[in-house]
Amino acid sequence: MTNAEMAAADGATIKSGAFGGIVLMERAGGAVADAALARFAAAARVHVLCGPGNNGGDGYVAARILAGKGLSVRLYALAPPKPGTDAALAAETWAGPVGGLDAFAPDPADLAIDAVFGAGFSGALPDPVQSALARAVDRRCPVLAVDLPSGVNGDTGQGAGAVACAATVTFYRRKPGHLLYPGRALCGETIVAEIGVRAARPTATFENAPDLWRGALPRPGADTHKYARGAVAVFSGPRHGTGASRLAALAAQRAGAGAVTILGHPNALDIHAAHVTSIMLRAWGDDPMAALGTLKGIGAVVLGPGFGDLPLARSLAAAIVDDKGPALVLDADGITAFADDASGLFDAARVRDEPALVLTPHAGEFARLFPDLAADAAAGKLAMARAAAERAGAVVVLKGPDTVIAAPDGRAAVNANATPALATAGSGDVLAGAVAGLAAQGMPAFEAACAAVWLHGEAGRASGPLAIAEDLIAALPAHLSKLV
Ligand SMILES: NC(=O)C1=CN([C@@H]2O[C@H](COP(=O)(O)OP(=O)(O)OC[C@H]3O[C@@H](n4cnc5c(N)ncnc54)[C@H](OP(=O)(O)O)[C@@H]3O)[C@@H](O)[C@H]2O)[C@@H](O)CC1
Ligand SMILES: Nc1ncnc2c1ncn2[C@@H]1O[C@H](COP(=O)(O)OP(=O)(O)O)[C@@H](O)[C@H]1O
Ligand SMILES: [K+]
Repeated sequence: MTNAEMAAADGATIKSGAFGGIVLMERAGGAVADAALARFAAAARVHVLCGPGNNGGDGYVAARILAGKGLSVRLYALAPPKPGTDAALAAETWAGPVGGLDAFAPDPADLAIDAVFGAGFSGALPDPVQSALARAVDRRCPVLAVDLPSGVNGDTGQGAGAVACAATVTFYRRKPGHLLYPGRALCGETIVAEIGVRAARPTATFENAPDLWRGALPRPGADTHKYARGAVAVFSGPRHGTGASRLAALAAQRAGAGAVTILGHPNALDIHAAHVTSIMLRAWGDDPMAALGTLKGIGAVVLGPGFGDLPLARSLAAAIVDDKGPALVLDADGITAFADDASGLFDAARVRDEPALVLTPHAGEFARLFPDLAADAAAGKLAMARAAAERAGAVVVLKGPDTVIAAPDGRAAVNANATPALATAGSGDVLAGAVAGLAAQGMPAFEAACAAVWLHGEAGRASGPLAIAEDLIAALPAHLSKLV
């Protein structure tokens, strides 16, 4: 849930009359105390750092509970809570002394509970907070964060001055900032505490996991045939640039597509012919688009991996994207081809009710296609991908260690299972092929993209830290077949 979605859920829960905000705060502080006792019961002292808002309120509650359990608790406040707030009520229940943050002097055997800022924080961490957190790091004192490490923005994961915590206790649902970097790396172990919040309405933000798309996975009927199981066309690069398209074609097959064809110049097909067996090859002469037209029942096309010829990529993509044609996965050179002007492509893509264009940029390609969105880095990766998807009428897969998949209707998922093993040449080509393989089998573009990104991540994990792109392809089916 984004901060706004969480605030709405919080407000709806309180408005429903089941219990007031102070009850939620008691439960939240209780969950923090539980986490501290479960993981740091042997701490010599517990230092609780409290901010002026509700995050601080949770800190006062946790401090009171931990002191009641016999721990040695000290509490420091950046500023007192505003009168009349739940946090002020919580602070009244803390009977011990309240020091300033400058009095915080941790030891390695202690625990620090960071309840300075949570969901309500924006901007730059005030100096006294930065220096207190830095002291915890310098003195090797583990930090348990309440909701978020202070300074991390819950919507973007950005957080200048925030420090790495041993663990973070958040409430009801994880926020994008727990999954997007650098926030993800700063949270440590993330514990989600159910505190009785009930969402009023469905939300549009997800962690990418099978629950989100499992129901849309292709399950071929007994009467299927190879074309009904999904036909994919992949445009090849030139003679000395065929590998990327071959990786995409193989990945499309391993994602279950029944018939995969590589389209290319005859020179390039000679090279492919020496490598592939069950993949079909179709030569283009002067007119690659006409060659595509001769293929039967194509459900998805991959254009861009290793393609090389930017003007040709541009004209092919423009010809493929229309009101009824196959899905198009546009990657690599296919994206770069539209760096100067993508408005015509986007206008054509937006005609479809269900998106049929999937863009799979890494950060550099994204900046070429959406320079204005990329320039506003403070908006964060989630907002950037959402805005791009809406503008393009396309599913946007903004790749990286925390890949975001966004649909034009506002849905967006943050992926969390990727490992650095995926940072290997050709890995993106495999992903593009897997998206096309699933889309050709009739999976809607957003679900197909989410599923492919997740399967790609699992394939990376299963293939170990030294995986190469070929290994990822081989590892795809095991994870897919477990889900269907
Ligand atoms: N949602 C839930 O279900 C539940 C939520 N709960 C808890 O509530 C937390 C959210 O509380 P919150 O909204 O009061 O925000 P919080 O993070 O305490 O910060 C706000 C304070 O910080 C200040 N401030 C902000 N930026 C600043 C800056 N740059 N520099 C300096 N000051 C700055 C800001 O000042 P202001 O902007 O108002 O002047 C205000 O005083 C959430 O993380 C969770 O822990 C649980 O109790 C129960 C269930
Ligand atoms: N550090 C990382 N951790 C996890 N996944 C990564 C990391 N770096 C890259 N990836 C993933 O690896 C793939 C690389 O794609 P791309 O940059 O297009 O590479 P290529 O063009 O060589 O195929 C993407 O799916 C991306 O999300
Ligand atoms: K915090």
